Amino acid sequence: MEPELVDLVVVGLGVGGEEVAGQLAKAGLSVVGIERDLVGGECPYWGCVPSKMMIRAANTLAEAHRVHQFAGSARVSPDWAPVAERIRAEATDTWDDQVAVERFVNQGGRFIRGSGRLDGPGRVRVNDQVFQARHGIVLSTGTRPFAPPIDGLAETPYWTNHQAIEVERLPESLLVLGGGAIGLELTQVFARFGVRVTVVEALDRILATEEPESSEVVAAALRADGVDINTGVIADRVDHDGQQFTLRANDVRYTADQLLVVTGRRAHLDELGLDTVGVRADQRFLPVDDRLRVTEGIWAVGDVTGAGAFTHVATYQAGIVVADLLDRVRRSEAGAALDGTGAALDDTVPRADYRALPRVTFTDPEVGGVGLTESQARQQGINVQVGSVPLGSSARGWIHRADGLIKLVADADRGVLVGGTSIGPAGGEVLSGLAVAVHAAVPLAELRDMIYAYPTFYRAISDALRDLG
Ligand SMILES: Cc1cc2nc3c(=O)[nH]c(=O)nc-3n(C[C@H](O)[C@H](O)[C@H](O)COP(=O)(O)OP(=O)(O)OC[C@H]3O[C@@H](n4cnc5c(N)ncnc54)[C@H](O)[C@@H]3O)c2cc1C
Ligand SMILES: NC(=O)c1ccc[n+]([C@@H]2O[C@H](COP(=O)([O-])OP(=O)(O)OC[C@H]3O[C@@H](n4cnc5c(N)ncnc54)[C@H](O)[C@@H]3O)[C@@H](O)[C@H]2O)c1
Repeated sequence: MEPELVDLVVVGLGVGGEEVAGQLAKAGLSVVGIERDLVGGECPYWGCVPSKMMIRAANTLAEAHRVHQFAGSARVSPDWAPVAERIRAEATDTWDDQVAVERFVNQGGRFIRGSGRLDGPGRVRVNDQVFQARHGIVLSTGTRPFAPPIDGLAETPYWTNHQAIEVERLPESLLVLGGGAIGLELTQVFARFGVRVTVVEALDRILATEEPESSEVVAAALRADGVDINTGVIADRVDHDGQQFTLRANDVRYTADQLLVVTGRRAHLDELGLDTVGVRADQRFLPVDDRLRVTEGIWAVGDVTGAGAFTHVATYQAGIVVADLLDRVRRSEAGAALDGTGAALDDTVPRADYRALPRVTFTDPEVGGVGLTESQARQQGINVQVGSVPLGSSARGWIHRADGLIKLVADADRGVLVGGTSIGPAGGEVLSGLAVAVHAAVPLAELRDMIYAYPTFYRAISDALRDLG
């Protein structure tokens, strides 16, 4: 079959792909966008948005329980029905992407439902069609949940994030395998709605990618919510007897009505036909350069690049790809000679820079992190200085009786922050100041000379700066 000539083909219309495809269609390119499931991807349907609606609901319950500490008494009767209903009505249209498809088509894009696959240089095959992309192909195929090879697990009806987000009736008890961001956010939600939750984590601490102090604060908060946290547990078998799950690790057994497996996610490169363009498919992620180029004529954005599985990484990368592709189109239209990669000609296009990558885990308290942790900085051979204060040492933290802390990681030789953590009721918002400081390499002397509003949570940063040493 003769391939149909178009300007651009985008495979996977999650957060990253939808942004690239929509922006470039709006700019006038002929863009084919291919999505096999729902346009918008994981974030709006089974990720960020519905999970944050669940968290918002769970946190109102927790706040109501705090009335006893400050303002008398309150009776709280949790009800999951409004949460499930809001997820259907406001977040996911009951997992229907018609609005998103129309948005893309109204931007000028051509939408195809199906699984896209590379079919040689510049070509993509989908269903029974083949497209030849004049300017490029963007792979934005995200990740899928990864289930560890534990005996028996695959034969059980365990949940991934999909079933956990779609749940209408909560189980009485829940085992959560994996103490990372997804596991911990959902653990707290379900615990606050009365589910007996047990977390089983293989490493010696939960939230292991963040500072050890973050793990401690979150573990204490979850225990206060009644969660049973077990770390350093290597599960060796899972069974389901039709009613209950049993997870075994050595001689210990954990049982619950439901099992949620949230042990990380994997890209699925083997399905993309990468061999037809000379790219290895047996890699964990698609390696890209700082303009998100995989190889000549192919770009990648989002989780599939392994640069950080966050929506803000996918949209940040999408912006660079859009700029790079538009630059390339302009040059080719102007007849400018491109070298093999186009690299020598495109100095105006921004380059991806993850030095100040922010992360927020939306537990209560929230855990914000930016840049390097203390141990990452030490591993890089930086002359590290650390400053740290509990949030309760600030007036606002004390007034709120808030758990949390500010931790700063500085490069003593350069006199700048290279990382920071802010944990507290608004830890993700307080993080913004630290993100600016790391991103712009604001000198420590400047940070010390600033005025910090009283009594804010973020004022604790000035105390942590005094603690640097
Ligand atoms: C429970 C949960 C909570 C999260 N919370 C947050 C949060 O609070 N903040 C945050 O920043 N991030 C959060 N994330 C992460 C965020 O959802 C991802 O980083 C983001 O969705 C990545 O976007 P993406 O476009 O790379 O991939 P995805 O959103 O995974 O989209 C990829 C799309 O490609 C499609 N696809 C795959 N292969 C093909 C193919 N061959 N052909 C056609 N289509 C294909 C898939 O169907 C999918 O729709 C959360 C994730 C989860 C699971
Ligand atoms: N607030 C946010 O921004 C947010 C929220 C949720 C998810 N996310 C993104 O989604 C990504 C995936 O989240 P995730 O929580 O699935 O992955 P993760 O990699 O963050 O955590 C997985 C956890 O499971 C543990 N684990 C792995 N195998 C295990 C086993 N056999 N037994 C017990 N524990 C095991 C790991 O040690 C790790 O602690 C995150 O990395 C994050 O980038 C972001």
